[in-house]
Amino acid sequence: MNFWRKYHSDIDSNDPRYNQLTLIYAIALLMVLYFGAIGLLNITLFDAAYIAVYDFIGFVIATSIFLYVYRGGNLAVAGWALVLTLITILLAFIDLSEAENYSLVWVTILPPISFFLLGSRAATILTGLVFIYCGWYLYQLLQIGVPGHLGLGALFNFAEVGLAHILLFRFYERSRQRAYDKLRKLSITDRLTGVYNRLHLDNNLKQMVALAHRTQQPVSVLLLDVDHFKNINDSHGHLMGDAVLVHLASLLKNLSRNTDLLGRWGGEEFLLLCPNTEASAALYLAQRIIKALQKEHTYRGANQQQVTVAVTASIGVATYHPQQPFVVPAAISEQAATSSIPTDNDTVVTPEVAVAISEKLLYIADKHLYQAKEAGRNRAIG
Ligand SMILES: Nc1nc2c(ncn2[C@@H]2O[C@H](COP(=O)(O)OP(=O)(O)OP(=O)(O)O)[C@@H](O)[C@H]2O)c(=O)[nH]1
Repeated sequence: MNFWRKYHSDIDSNDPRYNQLTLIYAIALLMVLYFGAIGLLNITLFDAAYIAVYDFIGFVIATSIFLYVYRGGNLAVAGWALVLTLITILLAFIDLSEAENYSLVWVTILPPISFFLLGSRAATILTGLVFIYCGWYLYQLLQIGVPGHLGLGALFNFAEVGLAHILLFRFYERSRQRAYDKLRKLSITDRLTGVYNRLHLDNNLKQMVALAHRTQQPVSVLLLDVDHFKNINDSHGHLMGDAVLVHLASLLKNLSRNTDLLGRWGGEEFLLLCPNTEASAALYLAQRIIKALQKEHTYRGANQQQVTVAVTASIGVATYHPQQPFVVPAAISEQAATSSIPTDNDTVVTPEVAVAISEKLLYIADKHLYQAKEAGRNRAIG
């Protein structure tokens, strides 16, 4: 594992926060080195201890931000701390130099950093305020006679460059965010039914298990498989089969809670993840689904023909309760004696244990589903 992300193992390179994390580290590290070096020079070579005090403050703040992020701190908090520190330093620098040598141009580095770390809205407001302040500052200098050959034209140029920067970076950030949202939605959605896909369910089940462990609440999974789906396809065509799956997805969505996570697990299989749900409640939900499905429904197949079909399904249910030892029942596992998951009373569950518990939950649900099929289908077993 990359040492930068030791305490941020949930952020992989596909996550937009990955680049934010890298930028925070880079800027904080640059600031640490810059203030450290300049501070030392100010004390030793330039005999300017009073300026070194500012360097020391900058050094301490940058080091704190660096360590805060390194120890797994909240990225949004670190981003704000970094941008506000930068603004303070830039304004102090401009003020100390009285905008000589075009030091004002340094504020143009703010938009790219702010938009990237704080998002479009906050960055627009914050950088807008800074640019307005700098414009006003420049105007004040013009009133008293400006050093460094700045004229009224410079004020206009500065205002225009500032506005262009804000608008361009806002446009860039918003289109980047929209493209990311669209791609992410596509990558976690099942195209036919519009519910989540297997990848998303897989990732979320692990997180749900870890959360269940922390909050000491049970988590249940329902694995549903349409009965004799092949017959529906064969008798009424593939399009009708698709329509059945779409209807089933919306029925499951309506019957489940907002906090449950529904997805398509495979061809005619759906998985429902139910946090904070006891085994008895999960089985009750499964039975409600079976009952709701038994009602006949009219589907539209090839050539727009309408056919009324009664679809049934079988459901396997499994529950993980953090306060109880998690053992696969002997009836469904030949390795039952070795399949107890070592979870102690600690409220933190390691990623490896979360994966093991998730796999075992799915294994049990799958076995229960198999038993429901064997017992004649159209039923739930938990
Ligand atoms: N229409 C349609 N059919 C699909 C889709 N994905 C998988 N299938 C079909 O689902 C059928 C699954 O058949 P089986 O695995 O034999 O299961 P079954 O007929 O439901 O029988 P049991 O599960 O034992 O009750 C296959 O015919 C697949 O072609 C899909 O997206 N759309």
